[in-house]
Formats: sequence, structure tokens, C-alpha cells
Amino acid sequence: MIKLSHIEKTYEGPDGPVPALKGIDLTIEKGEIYGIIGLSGAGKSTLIRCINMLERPTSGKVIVDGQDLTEMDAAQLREARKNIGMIFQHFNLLSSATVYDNVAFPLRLAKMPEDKIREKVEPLLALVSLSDKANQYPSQLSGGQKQRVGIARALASEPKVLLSDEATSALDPQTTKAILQLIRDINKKLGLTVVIITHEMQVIKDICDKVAVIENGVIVEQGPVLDVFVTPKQPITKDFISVLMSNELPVAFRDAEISQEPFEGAQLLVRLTFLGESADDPVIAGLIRKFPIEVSILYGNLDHIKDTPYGRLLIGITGQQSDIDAAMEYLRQRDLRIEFIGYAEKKYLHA
Ligand SMILES: Nc1ncnc2c1ncn2[C@@H]1O[C@H](COP(=O)(O)OP(=O)(O)OP(=O)(O)O)[C@@H](O)[C@H]1O
Repeated sequence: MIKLSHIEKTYEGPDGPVPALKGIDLTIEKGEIYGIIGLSGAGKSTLIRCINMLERPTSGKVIVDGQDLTEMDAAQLREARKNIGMIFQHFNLLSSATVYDNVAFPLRLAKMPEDKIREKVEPLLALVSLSDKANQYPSQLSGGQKQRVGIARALASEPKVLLSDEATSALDPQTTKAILQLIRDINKKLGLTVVIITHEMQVIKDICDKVAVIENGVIVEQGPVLDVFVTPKQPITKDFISVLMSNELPVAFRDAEISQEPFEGAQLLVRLTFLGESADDPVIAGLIRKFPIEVSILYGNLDHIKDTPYGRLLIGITGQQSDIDAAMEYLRQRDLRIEFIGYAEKKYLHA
């Protein structure tokens, strides 16, 4: 649905050229929710604004729904942009217009007759649960309600693509969840392709199918959210994920020396990550049944990545080294991710 090829964007700043995007290649399939995450200044806004040509790339191609936007004149571009709705961090509503008129705005620009406009706007207001606010002004609405107006307005021209530029950054966590849920519902109901830029991994985890990590104008890592979460490769990706999935050991181990080699009286610390179906595999029961070892559960939690459940478990294994090695081999053959942490003194076992 969206294909960016070798996108470069260099701004002319007061102190000389600022290279914001340095050769971006990105393919987003129809119906996907695609997240782009990066730190401030990484180039996220520039990138998403290149998708609808609010920002014209210095070089490269932007193909949306089979059309090359970089080749279009102003009139063609205006037409093509009807296919691409956008929502913003600060909502960008007209303060002197009612909720109804804000949503009707792009349709009036397109010179649609008023009765047709009503036929479109009313269901959109129902979709975003704002039918009862049609005659209110933005100043009378909460942040979440304003963003709902933004979403209804973005959908008015029946776009195939919805771009979200930090749309939940100004909202509290609960309102963020509600808006993300609405975006998910719209994605499902209308089959819309959604591109979201954010600096919050939580947003990616809650609704995205795929993610690209952008750093200094370059995509340094990309792929299905599940894969990137379970096996992040780049330090920046690991940093983003560590905010949500701490790799720290429980407090009881804070002073423990962790050795990579076994020693007398040690327990082996292993972190297990279960994803989707594998969450149902009775791995711990199997371990205890098959091997003469002791297994202590030191920490565990359960969460979701979009709709996929995942669990993390920190276990301590004690026993004969040969049995521990066999148990590790058994774990490696299961459908789960194993992180070997090291050996710690057993005194921490029941701390
Ligand atoms: N109009 C402009 N003129 C000059 N430089 C710009 C302009 N817009 C952005 N930049 C620069 O381009 C780089 C990328 O900016 P961009 O806004 O795309 O990053 P971002 O990842 O969206 O950051 P943030 O999360 O802070 O909005 C930054 O170095 C920024 O200073």
C-alpha cells in the first residue's frame, strides 16, 4: 500500500544543511498498523509527512496505493491526498467551528452538497462516539474527545491510509488506551492501513503489527512487533523495550555475584519468554518431572503484544551439573526464548 524508496530529506537550516532522512526504504502492506519509533529529532515527523507530501523529499520515491506522489503536480496531489487521512498530536481543529463543522470541513472543501455531507458526518460522529457533541466547540471538549474529532475528520474523505503523528502524546494513559482502541477498531472495520509515529514503545506494543526503529534519519531495525520485542538487535531498540520489559533481576539478587561458570552450591538463573501458543506449554512441570532438579520461580509476569499473550519467568535451577545441562537442552527444544543469566549462590534462592 505504501512504498518509500531511498527517501532523503535535507532541510536548509540557518547553520547549513540538516540531513533529516538519509535513505529510507520502507514497505507497508494494506491493512497493516505500522509503527515508527524513534527519539526526538530522529526524523519521525519528517518521515510521516513525506508519506502525504506535506514535506517533499529531497530525493526518492513515495508510492501510495500504486501512485507515485513525487511525480504529481499540485492538482493531482490534492486528489491523491484524499486517500490519506492524518491526525496530529495537537489535534489541529478549527476552534471557531463546531464538532460537526470540523468533520464536515474537508467535505465542504471538496464542494460536496450539504445533504450528502450530513449523510457522511453523522455516521462518523457515531463511529467515534461523539454524536451528542455535534454542536459543541473544541474548547468544550477533553483531549480525548478532540482527538476523536480529529479522527472523524481524517476519515471524512474515506481514505485508505491513516497517518498518526504522535496522536496520543498529549493524552493521559487511560485516554491513550481508548484512542488506540478506536484506531484498532477502525483499522479492522474499514480495513484501513495505519502508520503511527511515536516515541513510546507502549503504543507500538498495544496496536502495531510491524515496527521500524529510526535513529538519526536511518531505519536501524524493522520487522513484526513480536520478533522485535523478543529479539531486539540494536542498542536503541533494546533501550525502548527495556522501559516495558525490565531485564533487571529481583531485588534479592541486587548484591549477588553472577558467574558465567558453575560453582559449588550455585543455582542457574534462566529467563524464559513464552509467546502465544507456547504460553500453554507446561514447561516447568515437564522440567521437574523429567529431571532430578529443583526449580524455583523467582519472578513472573504476563502481558500482551497486540493480541498475542506473552509471559516471562525467571527461574533458578539447582541440582547436579549434568542434570542442569540436560534440563537446559530440554528447554532449548521448547518453543520459547531462553536467556542464560548465570550462576548465583543458592542463598539467594529463598531471599
Ligand atoms: N523545517 C525544518 N528546518 C530545519 N530543520 C528541520 C526542520 N524540521 C525538522 N528539522 C530537523 O530535522 C531533524 C528531524 O526532525 P523531525 O521533526 O522529523 O524529528 P522527530 O523524530 O519527529 O522529532 P520529535 O519527536 O522531537 O518531533 C531534526 O534534526 C530537526 O531539527
